[in-house]
Amino acid sequence: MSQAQPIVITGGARRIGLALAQHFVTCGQPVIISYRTHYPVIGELEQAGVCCIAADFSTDEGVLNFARQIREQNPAGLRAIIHNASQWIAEGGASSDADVMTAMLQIHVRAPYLLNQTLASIVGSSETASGDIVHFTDYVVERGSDKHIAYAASKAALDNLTRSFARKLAPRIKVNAIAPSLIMFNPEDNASYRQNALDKSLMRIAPGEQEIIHLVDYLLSSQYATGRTFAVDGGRHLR
Ligand SMILES: NC(=O)C1=CN([C@@H]2O[C@H](COP(=O)(O)OP(=O)(O)OC[C@H]3O[C@@H](n4cnc5c(N)ncnc54)[C@H](OP(=O)(O)O)[C@@H]3O)[C@@H](O)[C@H]2O)C=CC1
Ligand SMILES: Nc1nc2c(c(=O)[nH]1)N=C([C@H](O)[C@@H](O)CO)CN2
Repeated sequence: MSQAQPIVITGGARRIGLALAQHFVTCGQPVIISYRTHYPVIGELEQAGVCCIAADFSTDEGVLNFARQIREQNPAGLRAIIHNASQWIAEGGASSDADVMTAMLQIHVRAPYLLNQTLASIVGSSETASGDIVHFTDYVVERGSDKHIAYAASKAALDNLTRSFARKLAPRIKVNAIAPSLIMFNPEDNASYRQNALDKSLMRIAPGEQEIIHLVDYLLSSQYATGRTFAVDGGRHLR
């Protein structure tokens, strides 16, 4: 029996990307992840058969080098690409506004764009809906953000790439976006931040990675959904 085509998850060594990688491994689905920081979990993933490729997408060279390795190591092609890699940088920190915008456009626009352009030809097969690309955007694409201006704008560009690539790659490949609001906190989030964030949605929870896993499974099982953004935001738009 021919080996199933692997799913590529960018930024797959922590939090949502890691949960997705572990989920697919449990399902017997081959997985390739990119990682930037070599967390201890990388060893466990490799033991479980995950192909872990070091890649820093902060330069086009890093992006294209990752794509080259993917093409060289996977002549039979890919089942899907999940563009999870991201940085959530606010204005007013150590970096200048110009550097924040550059970094946000690099990781959320240039990296997905270049990876899709260089890898789409090996995603899926000749069959309709045999391949998938998933972009992780954000609820703030709808509303903007006064604290993460460049981040929101870059995710809005990624949202638009969803429709462009859906038009270009149909019917062989479906291209969709997932637009989360609060899914999981960061360790440094204090109690007042956490309560304030919970109060922004109708559901008032941080649902965790499983919420995203369920939706990714649906998108990959669909024969029809493409060019759409799927909100996972607890009804935040109705608050
Ligand atoms: N968590 C949440 O509540 C929400 C998440 N989202 C979106 O969901 C996705 C996953 O979120 P989450 O798991 O919290 O993301 P994290 O910010 O925790 O992790 C993102 C991953 O991307 C990697 N990464 C960042 N910059 C680069 C780079 N330049 N090159 C290569 N890899 C890089 C990180 O590597 P490293 O660990 O080495 O830095 C990390 O593994 C993201 O796209 C995010 O924007 C949207 C709304 C809410
Ligand atoms: N790359 C990341 N993007 C985002 C994160 C994160 O931790 N990493 N977190 C959020 C927040 O949860 C926000 O949705 C609610 O405060 C947004 N994006």
